Amino acid sequence: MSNRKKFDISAYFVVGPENTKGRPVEQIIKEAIEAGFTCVQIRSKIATARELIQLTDQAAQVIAKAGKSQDVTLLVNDRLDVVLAAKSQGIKVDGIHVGQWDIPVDVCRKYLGQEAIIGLSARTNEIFDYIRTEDTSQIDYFGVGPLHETMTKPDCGLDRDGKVVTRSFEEISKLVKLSKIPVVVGGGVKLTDIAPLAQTGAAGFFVVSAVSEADNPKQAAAELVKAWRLNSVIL
Ligand SMILES: Cc1ncc(COP(=O)(O)OP(=O)(O)O)c(N)n1
Ligand SMILES: Cc1ncsc1CCOP(=O)(O)O
Ligand SMILES: [Mg+2]
Repeated sequence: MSNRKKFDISAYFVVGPENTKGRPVEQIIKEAIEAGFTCVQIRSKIATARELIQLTDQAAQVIAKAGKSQDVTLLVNDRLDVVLAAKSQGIKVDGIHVGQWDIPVDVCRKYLGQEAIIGLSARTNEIFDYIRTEDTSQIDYFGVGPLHETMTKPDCGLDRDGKVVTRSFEEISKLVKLSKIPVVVGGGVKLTDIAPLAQTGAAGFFVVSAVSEADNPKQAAAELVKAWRLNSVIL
């Protein structure tokens, strides 16, 4: 969904070729969206620009074939160049997810336009200051974590001493209350985390390995979606 006022990050799948145990990325994306995932982010630290464009194209086609182009948001991690190239090829990609050390949000907004969805990740402790001091009007959601240490992104939550700082459900609840924009939470999220996470009022959860490394990705995805729907609170 490319409408900034109406997009769904409740069940958010982040994936690249390094996460799928050798299985085709598009197949796993297909299974995740068939199971009810509402947002897909193409994220790879090893793929070339051409490979990322191709993966984005495959994801857009899988979403279209499932009849979900208006319901499932497709984003690319980090790479504004890839999003622009994909769009110039007519691929339906809805926006980008960036971290605070990546291409600045205002530059993404300038090149992608007012309709694009732009997510920003930040460390939870810094985000409290960020919310108080910065203009968040150009950002569509915050990506926050990790909930647990994760092999998928070992640098996630690293503090100055090299220790991984994880986030509590209490901190997330506080952040959700203070934030003017939706908050999606990831990093080590597993099925047992979904109920307490949903109770924080977060807009959604994001996962890589809980789906991409599962023996049965579709079943794992369906269980996560079901748990979220059962437990999420409408604020
Ligand atoms: C939804 C979501 N939240 C956070 C991140 C992490 O982004 P970043 O800190 O830029 O790290 P990399 O993913 O680029 O390694 C994310 N990708 N998605
Ligand atoms: C925290 C984080 N940010 C982007 S990817 C990622 C790791 C999530 O991976 P997993 O769901 O496999 O723990
Ligand atoms: Mg990044």
